[in-house]
Amino acid sequence: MMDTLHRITSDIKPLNTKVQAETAAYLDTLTKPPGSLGKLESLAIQLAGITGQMKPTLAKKSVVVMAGDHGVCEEGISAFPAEVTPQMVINFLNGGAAVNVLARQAGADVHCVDIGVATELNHEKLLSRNIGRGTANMVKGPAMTREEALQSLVTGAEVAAELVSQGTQLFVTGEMGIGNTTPSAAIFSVLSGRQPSEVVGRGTGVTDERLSHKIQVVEQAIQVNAPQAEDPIDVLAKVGGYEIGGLAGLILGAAAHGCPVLIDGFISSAAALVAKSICPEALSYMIASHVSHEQAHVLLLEELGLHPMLQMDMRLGEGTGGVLCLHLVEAACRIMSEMATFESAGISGGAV
Ligand SMILES: O=C(O)c1ccc[n+]([C@@H]2O[C@H](COP(=O)([O-])O)[C@@H](O)[C@H]2O)c1
Ligand SMILES: Cc1cc2nc[nH]c2cc1C
Repeated sequence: MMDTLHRITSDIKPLNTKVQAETAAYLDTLTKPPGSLGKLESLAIQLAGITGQMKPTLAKKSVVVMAGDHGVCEEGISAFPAEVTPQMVINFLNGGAAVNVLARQAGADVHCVDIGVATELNHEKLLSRNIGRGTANMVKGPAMTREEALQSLVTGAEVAAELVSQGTQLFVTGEMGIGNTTPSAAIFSVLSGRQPSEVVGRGTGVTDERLSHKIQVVEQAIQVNAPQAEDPIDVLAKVGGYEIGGLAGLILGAAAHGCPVLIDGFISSAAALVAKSICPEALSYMIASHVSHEQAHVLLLEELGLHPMLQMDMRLGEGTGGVLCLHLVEAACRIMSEMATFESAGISGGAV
């Protein structure tokens, strides 16, 4: 399993700096003051570096919603019961969730993966890749075995490869898992050295009282398991979750295939931090979409060194913030392929 992961990460190449430089120069020939399209310009340059094309099209976009359950829900750390995870999976498959609506609007496909849901689910559209029926309660011991954590990473990368073989050119990370802001905070705490009290937030909307309890749960999980910060797979296994590993693997797999990945909210960003810790080069393929309302998401993006495009006070997950940013990715591509140059439009260039 470790060999498979090494094979995936060894396929992640640095971005094409030659095409990036050509793109930056071309952007300055377009009919606008240099740099005036701000983050759309840096996005166009990043997309060029990733795809090796100055004018990529990125027509086929896939949102991958990884679903998993969490044993730590026994501790009362969410505002919702764990049964909502499988119920929402059915909702995704029937096209009724927020991410389905936003994906239809943006022309993206939604793929839902059961990577660790506690109940057995059968649906023709479900990608059934279940590794375990929910994680173990991390305050009592490791959430997953090291083998399961590795399996979640490899499974995510395999899903990316499958979708690339079906034509996907751009990925959006999405997840569903009642309780998953707790392991996400634990991962962030261990990998950044920040205190649990700084990185735990309200998730689906816990009360003040439950928030203090949630902080204690994260402290306890870290104390009981002693995850090793320099070993991201150990951290993922001990205080993570199946869908978080699946998303980290999806990100690595996308990068290995030269595809950009839009990172959604807090949980997706915790997965991105795991991916970056396993392979720092993977970061070049990540695009931060929005900063979610989850209190510590700002800090997590800072830790990643990513700058989000939107601040919409959203805290839903599912990939919703990432999907909204597909419109901006499309905008950056169209700027490159459709704008007139100073020369073609006969406009005087250069500052006076
Ligand atoms: O994306 C985010 O930033 C985000 C912030 C808070 C909650 N969520 C979603 O809500 C669920 C986790 O919240 P909780 O309170 O059960 O840990 C999970 O299904 C996530 O998709 C997502
Ligand atoms: C209804 C509901 C939908 C969600 N989607 C992602 N997380 C969620 C949590 C809940 C509770």
